[in-house]
Amino acid sequence: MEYELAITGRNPPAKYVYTNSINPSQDPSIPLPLLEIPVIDFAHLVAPSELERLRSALSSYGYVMVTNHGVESSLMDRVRLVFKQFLALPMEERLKCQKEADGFEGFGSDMMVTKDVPVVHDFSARLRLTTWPEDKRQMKYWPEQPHDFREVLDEYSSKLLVLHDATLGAMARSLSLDDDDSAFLNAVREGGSISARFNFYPPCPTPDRALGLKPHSDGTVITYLLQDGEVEGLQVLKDEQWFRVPIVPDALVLHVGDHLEIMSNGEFKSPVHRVVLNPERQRMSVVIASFPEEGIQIEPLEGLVSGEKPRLYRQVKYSVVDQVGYYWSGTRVTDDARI
Ligand SMILES: O=C(O)CCC(=O)C(=O)O
Ligand SMILES: [Fe+2]
Repeated sequence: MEYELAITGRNPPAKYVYTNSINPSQDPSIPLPLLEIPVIDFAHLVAPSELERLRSALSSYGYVMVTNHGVESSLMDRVRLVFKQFLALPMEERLKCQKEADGFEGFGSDMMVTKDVPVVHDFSARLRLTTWPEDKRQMKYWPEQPHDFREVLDEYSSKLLVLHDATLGAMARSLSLDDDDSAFLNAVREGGSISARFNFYPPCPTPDRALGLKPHSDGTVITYLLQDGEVEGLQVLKDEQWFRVPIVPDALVLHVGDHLEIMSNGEFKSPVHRVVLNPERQRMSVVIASFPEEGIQIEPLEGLVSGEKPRLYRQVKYSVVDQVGYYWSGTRVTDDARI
């Protein structure tokens, strides 16, 4: 695969290269500021004050660091380890999980949908796997090596499923949705799915001319990010300025997805973020994200629309292919849906 060339320290091929520096207004010798990211203690989310902190963070920025989330740090380490071991396998072993050109699952670069528009590609590769519901798993893409990969992912994703449902409940409570904790859950649960994205970013000798992931918001409901324990790279846009997201090894970064922004009638914001590359070191991250059912209509929950809070978004049909299109063209479903 092409990105493997980069591991040898070569410059990325032309299709990955931005002609302008990715930070034109920024002196590259001055590092970007570190983000002060609100920390939410999940064990205390029953307390009204912690719920209010959650609501306030998601309304202003759309992301929080979650601690006490119920996933042991040893399991998080094992998730990072099995992916590192997978990446270190001989190419022919990794190719067994290779994504088909027009498919979504498996290992490789993302599917391309806007063939006519010249776009710069992301200098990264991903292993995408649907983890829930179990009958949607496509086991042929699940690595058989390392031998415990499947077991570790299964364990991690079931823990995240519990956290996901609890988070949607807490989010509904934080908006006083008529004391109905399951309002968000009911809107997406049936037919919805959860998938894992194992992201790999090679080192890049010209980090001001290539990106691991271009600026985007997530076309998800909720995204949980397990970051690399050592190498930074994630940045978020806040008040039109890029900030570095700090590494907190045992915490998970939670992002509001575009569909949750729509369902919350804009109460929660889906943040724009990107991944920059490191000149010497490779980086990885593991994302667990939830998605609505293909074809369902997403719209603001009734309980969040009122005389004082008019409806901000029209109904939009969820489609994976549309989401990929938004990503490549640098647009967002939230902009399309805005009234
Ligand atoms: O690698 C990261 O830290 C972020 C990954 C990300 O934004 C994504 O997978 O959508
Ligand atoms: Fe993302």
